[in-house]
Amino acid sequence: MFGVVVVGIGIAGSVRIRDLLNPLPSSPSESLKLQGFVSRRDLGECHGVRQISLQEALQSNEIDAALICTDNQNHEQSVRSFLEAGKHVLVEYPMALSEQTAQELWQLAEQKGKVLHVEHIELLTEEFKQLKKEVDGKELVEGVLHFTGGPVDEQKFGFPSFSGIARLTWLVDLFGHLTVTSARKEENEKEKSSKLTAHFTTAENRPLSWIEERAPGLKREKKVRFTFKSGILETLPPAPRAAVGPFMQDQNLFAQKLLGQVPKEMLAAEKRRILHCLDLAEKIKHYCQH
Ligand SMILES: NC(=O)C1=CN([C@@H]2O[C@H](COP(=O)(O)OP(=O)(O)OC[C@H]3O[C@@H](n4cnc5c(N)ncnc54)[C@H](OP(=O)(O)O)[C@@H]3O)[C@@H](O)[C@H]2O)C=CC1
Ligand SMILES: C=CC1=C(C)/C(=C/c2[nH]c(/C=C3N=C(/C=C4\NC(=O)C(C)=C4C=C)C(C)=C\3CCC(=O)O)c(CCC(=O)O)c2C)NC1=O
Repeated sequence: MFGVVVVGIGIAGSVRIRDLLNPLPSSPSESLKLQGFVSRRDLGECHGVRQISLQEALQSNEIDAALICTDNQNHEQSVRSFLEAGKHVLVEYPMALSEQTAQELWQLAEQKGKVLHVEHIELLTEEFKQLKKEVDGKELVEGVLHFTGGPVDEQKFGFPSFSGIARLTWLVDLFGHLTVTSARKEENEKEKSSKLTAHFTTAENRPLSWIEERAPGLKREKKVRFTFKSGILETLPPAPRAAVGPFMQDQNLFAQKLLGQVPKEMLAAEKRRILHCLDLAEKIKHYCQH
């Protein structure tokens, strides 16, 4: 059994508590035992689970792992504190707001001999699994991924190439190693709207673009237009309802890592992908600022 604590009770943190209280029978998650949660606010309890102080969470012998569900700006500090205290860590994406920090955190985890797992539920949805099947084996000519959504606070969630890392991760998982060729960000502070446009080339030198557009009232949505040698894909393929939600799938994967059931090669491939995406996010930010 691994005692766990949830840190940060927003949308993600609440879902984590719900899922930890309801593990699927005979799934790896059954080896996780929720011992409490930490919040910077005074919440008392949540779903019947008690709030504990950060100090107690770091020091308790009953807590083996922390699930960091705070705003992105806070990830580095929280991940560092729990690793230093000798706890395993699950952190919601993006793991950090710079590639350098991510490297340091991984080094720390290795030094401490602890699992550092980064949630990437965007790869676990039925929507993505169908898209991946559709793209598999096709030769790309050019492509665009266009995301829209409501405004996010950049102070708390970081530059849009980091808060939108899920879109980068889609492109990298579908098309492999990318190179940023240019990027720009348009912004209207008064209207709380922003639009990031980034251009890439694939290893085969094919052009790809990513647009991350946010404004009040914009629906959370992803649109694709991928041109392949064999034809054009203009809509996301229909996806069946998932039997198990993406956060629960991710929780099972974390538990499998704690149990030592995930092959080294898979861990190394994940780490390479995560660092490559953060490196791209950093380069995009640099292009936009210079
Ligand atoms: N929502 C989702 O579907 C997904 C989220 N993520 C990631 O999870 C992390 C958290 O995102 P999400 O939960 O959506 O963000 P929220 O804005 O809902 O919560 C972020 C943090 O803000 C604090 N907070 C929450 N509600 C309030 C409030 N009413 N007043 C003041 N503070 C509040 C909480 O910290 P505290 O309890 O310490 O006050 C919470 O951890 C991010 O890294 C995000 O990228 C990743 C995949 C999916
Ligand atoms: C309803 C309001 C709603 C909010 C405020 C919301 C926030 C939200 N959803 C996210 C991703 C995500 N959110 C979900 C799924 C959900 N997340 C949920 O809160 C719910 C109810 C689902 C439904 C199953 C998924 C699968 C991702 C991964 C990225 C993606 O595929 O879009 C993220 C991480 C950053 C990002 O990738 O943009 C945030 C902050 N999602 C929402 O749906």
